[in-house]
Amino acid sequence: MSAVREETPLLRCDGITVRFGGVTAVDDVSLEVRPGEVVGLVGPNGSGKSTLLNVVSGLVGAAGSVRVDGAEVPLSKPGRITRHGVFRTYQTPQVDPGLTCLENVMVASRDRGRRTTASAWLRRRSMWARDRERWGEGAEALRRVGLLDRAHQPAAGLAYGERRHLEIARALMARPRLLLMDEPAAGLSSVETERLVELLEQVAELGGSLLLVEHKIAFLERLCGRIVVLQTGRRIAAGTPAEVWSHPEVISAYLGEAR
Ligand SMILES: Nc1ncnc2c1ncn2[C@@H]1O[C@H](COP(=O)(O)OP(=O)(O)OP(=O)(O)O)[C@@H](O)[C@H]1O
Repeated sequence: MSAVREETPLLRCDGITVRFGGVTAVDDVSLEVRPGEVVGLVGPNGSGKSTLLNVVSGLVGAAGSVRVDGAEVPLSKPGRITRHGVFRTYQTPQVDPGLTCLENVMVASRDRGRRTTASAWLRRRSMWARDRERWGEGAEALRRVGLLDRAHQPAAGLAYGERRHLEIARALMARPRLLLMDEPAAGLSSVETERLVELLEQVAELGGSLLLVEHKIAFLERLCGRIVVLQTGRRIAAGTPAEVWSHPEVISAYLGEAR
């Protein structure tokens, strides 16, 4: 790999600004996530974290630019960034309660082959083999998150924490290069949070990068090599956990919140 390639961030946001009427939710924020990196995005309530994730995933329009591997991704195009292997989870786990756990995971299965009716007919044997392989991958993703024994049960029967784990199984199935997660540990018990840490470590070991919005600082410190801090839409600090927590503006932002 060349030196230039190593320096190209996987995700790069430059000068992102979002205004909702008179409120500047995100104010000229830049950040990057390098390949294999786990980055935390923190800040007091209303500091613009979710809005920034919404910009990256195309749900909210903004000024500025978003690039993946140096290529500009059009803003305000929901889902467009998934073509670059960037996936998103939400504060409330998004699973389809009417589908089984395995079906929920298979929704994320990407068949990268191009098909026409004629080519499908000619290649049907290899397609069946590929389909079997994909269902096997789905079962493996469920095994990783501890839900294999629930594979054929409707997701409606899962508890909140299990839905979060199912969502991660689906993300694993999509083989994300970068996973954007909005408060993944919110509402989880300490045991479920521990399981989540292990799962996200697996995502990172498989080569995936993570950008995590989270209020649980101990959770972030377990996973993140770097943390970016926002306050009232502005980026006020970035660095290792030790660097940001000793930063005067960060201390004052959090003390202000506690008062
Ligand atoms: N759709 C919207 N319309 C108007 N204002 C909005 C909208 N979405 C967010 N805001 C405002 O933008 C600011 C940033 O909100 P955002 O939800 O991004 O913050 P956050 O850091 O994710 O907060 P929290 O930690 O509480 O989830 C807040 O002042 C919020 O009220």
